[in-house]
Amino acid sequence: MAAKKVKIQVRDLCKHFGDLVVLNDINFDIYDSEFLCVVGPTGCGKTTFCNVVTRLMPITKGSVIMDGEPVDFKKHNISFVFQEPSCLPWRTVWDNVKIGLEIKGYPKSEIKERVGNVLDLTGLTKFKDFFPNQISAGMKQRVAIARAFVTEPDMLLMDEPFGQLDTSTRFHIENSLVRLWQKTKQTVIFVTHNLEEAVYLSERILVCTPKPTKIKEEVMVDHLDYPRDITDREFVKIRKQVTDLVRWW
Ligand SMILES: Nc1ncnc2c1ncn2[C@@H]1O[C@H](COP(=O)(O)OP(=O)(O)OP(=O)(O)O)[C@@H](O)[C@H]1O
Repeated sequence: MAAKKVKIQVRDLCKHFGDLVVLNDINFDIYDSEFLCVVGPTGCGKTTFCNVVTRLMPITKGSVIMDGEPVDFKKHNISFVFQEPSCLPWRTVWDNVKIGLEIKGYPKSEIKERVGNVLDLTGLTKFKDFFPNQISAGMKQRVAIARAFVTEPDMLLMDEPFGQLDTSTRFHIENSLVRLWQKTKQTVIFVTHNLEEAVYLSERILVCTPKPTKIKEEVMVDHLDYPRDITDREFVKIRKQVTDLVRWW
C-alpha cells in the first residue's frame, strides 16, 4: 500500500491572548486528501485553531507547514465554511458558487463545468437560479460547501458548519458532504462538538482538552466504510470511545 503523503504539519503551535493561553503546544500532521475532525469542549479554542492554522490570525509560537512551506492564505488556496450563513443575497445559487473561480479569473467554460458538477453533487442543480432568500438554511449551507469545494482548495476548513441545522437536514447534508469529498478527495479539517457527527464523517478524530488546549488523543475511523451506519457495532464502539475521552475532560 502506498505511504500516505503528509500535507500539513502543525508543530508546537501556541496561541495566547494576553495572559490567556488558548492553544498550548499542538502537534499533528494532516495527510493529503484526509477528512480530519477536531472535537473539543465549548470555548477550548476550536475557532482560534482554525484562524491560526490558516494564519488569518498571527500565532504566538510554533509553525504550520503546508506542502513544505509556511502556510500563507495569500499563496495557498484555503477555503472556509462557517456556521453562520454566508451567501451573498444579491447573487443566485449559481452565482454564489462560482464567485471564487470568477475572482481567480478562470475561463468561463471551466467555471460552467466545475459549477455544474459541484451543484449536481450537492443536490442544488434545480435551485441554481434561486436567490438565498428563496431557499432553506440547509440549502444555504450546501451553497457554502459547494462554493468551498469548487475551487479545489489545498485545505478546506469547516467550523461547526451544521451547528444550526435540525437533525434530519444535518443528516442529508452530511451525506452530500461525504459524497463530494469522496469524489474530489480534498483535504478537510472539520471542527465540531457533535461526537456522532465526527464519527460519521471523518477518517480520524483529534480529541482536544479544555484550555489551555492540547490534543488529548487521536481516534482512527478510516476502517469504517462510507456511507456509515450509526447503528453498526463498530460505529457505536468508536462513538463510545470518543464519548469516554470527552467525559474525562
Ligand atoms: N480575539 C480574541 N481576543 C481575546 N480572547 C479571545 C479572542 N478570540 C477568542 N478568545 C478567547 O479564546 C478562547 C477560545 O475561543 P474560541 O472561540 O476559539 O473557542 P471555541 O472552542 O471555538 O468556542 P465554541 O465551542 O463556543 O465555538 C475563549 O476563551 C475566547 O474568549
